[in-house]
Amino acid sequence: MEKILVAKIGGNVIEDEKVLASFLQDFSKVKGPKILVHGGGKMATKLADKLGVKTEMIDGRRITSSENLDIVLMTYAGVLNKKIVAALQKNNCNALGLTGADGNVIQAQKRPPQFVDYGYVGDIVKVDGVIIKNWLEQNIVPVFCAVTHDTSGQLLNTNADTIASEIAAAMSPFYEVSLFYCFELQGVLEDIEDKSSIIEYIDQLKYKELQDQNVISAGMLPKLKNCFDALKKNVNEVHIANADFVKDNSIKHTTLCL
Ligand SMILES: Nc1ncnc2c1ncn2[C@@H]1O[C@H](COP(=O)(O)OP(=O)(O)O)[C@@H](O)[C@H]1O
Ligand SMILES: CC(=O)N[C@@H](CCC(=O)OP(=O)(O)O)C(=O)O
Repeated sequence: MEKILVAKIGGNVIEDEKVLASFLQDFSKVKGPKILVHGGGKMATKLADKLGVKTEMIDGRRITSSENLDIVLMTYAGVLNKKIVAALQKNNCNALGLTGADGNVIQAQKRPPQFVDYGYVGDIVKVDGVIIKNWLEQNIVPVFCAVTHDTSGQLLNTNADTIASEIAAAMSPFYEVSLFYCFELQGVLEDIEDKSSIIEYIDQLKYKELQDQNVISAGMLPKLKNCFDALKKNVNEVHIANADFVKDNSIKHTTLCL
C-alpha cells in the first residue's frame, strides 16, 4: 500500500511566522500524497478579544456562540487557510484549501447539549475518503481548516485534532497512514516545566496513568484521545512531535501505541 502523511499544526506553530514558514517549506518537500490540517485557536481568541467577544474553553474545546462562530470562520476558513495555501503554492505544493462543507467532504452534527452546551460545535459523522483520494491522485494537497457542516446549511466549529484523526482514519482503507501532530514542544512531557522530559511511548495504560496524575491538561486532553481514536480506526502510525519532525523523523518525540 502507498504511504500517506496526514500532518496537523496548531495555534502555537501558526502564530510564529518563522516556524510556520519553515514548517510549510519542509512539508512541501515531503514526497508522495499528503494532507495538512490546521487549527488556529489562539488567533481566533485574539480576534474575539479585539472585537470584545468573550471566549470560553472547556477541556480544550471552545464554547461557540453564533458570534464566536463568525470569528472562527473568518480566522480558520479565511485568513489562516488562505495564507497557508498561498505559502504552500509558493513552495510549489499544489494546495487546495477546504472546510468540511467544500465538496461535502466532512459532515458533522451539532453536539447536543448535555452537561455543557458547546454551541455551534460539530461532531464528525462522515468523511468522504474517496473524494480526498481523487484529489490526491491529481497531485493536489488538501488543506483542511477546523470547520465542518451539518448538510443543512449550518457551519460548525470542530477541533482540528479531531479533524486530523478522522481524515487519517478515512484514508486508511486506501493508504498506509502516518498521522503527525506537530506543535511547539518536542512531545508529551512527564513534567510540563521540564521541556526535556519527553515521554517516548504512550500506550493506553500510560495514558490512563497520565490522566490520573493530572500530567496532561488543556489541549493535550483532546489531542491524546484523538490519537488513540485514530489508532483504533486502523491508522498505522501516530506521533506527537515538534514541527521539525516533518523534515527530520529521527528527533526525539512521542509515539502512540494501543
Ligand atoms: N503533559 C503535557 N505535555 C505537553 N504539553 C502539554 C501537556 N499538558 C498540557 N499540555 C499543553 O497542551 C498544549 C498542546 O495542545 P494544544 O494547545 O491544543 O496545541 P495545538 O494547538 O498545537 O494542537 C501544549 O502547548 C501544552 O501547553
Ligand atoms: C471546538 C473547538 O474547540 N474547536 C477549535 C478549533 C481550532 C483548533 O482546534 O485549533 P488549535 O489546533 O490551534 O487548538 C477552537 O475553536 O479552538
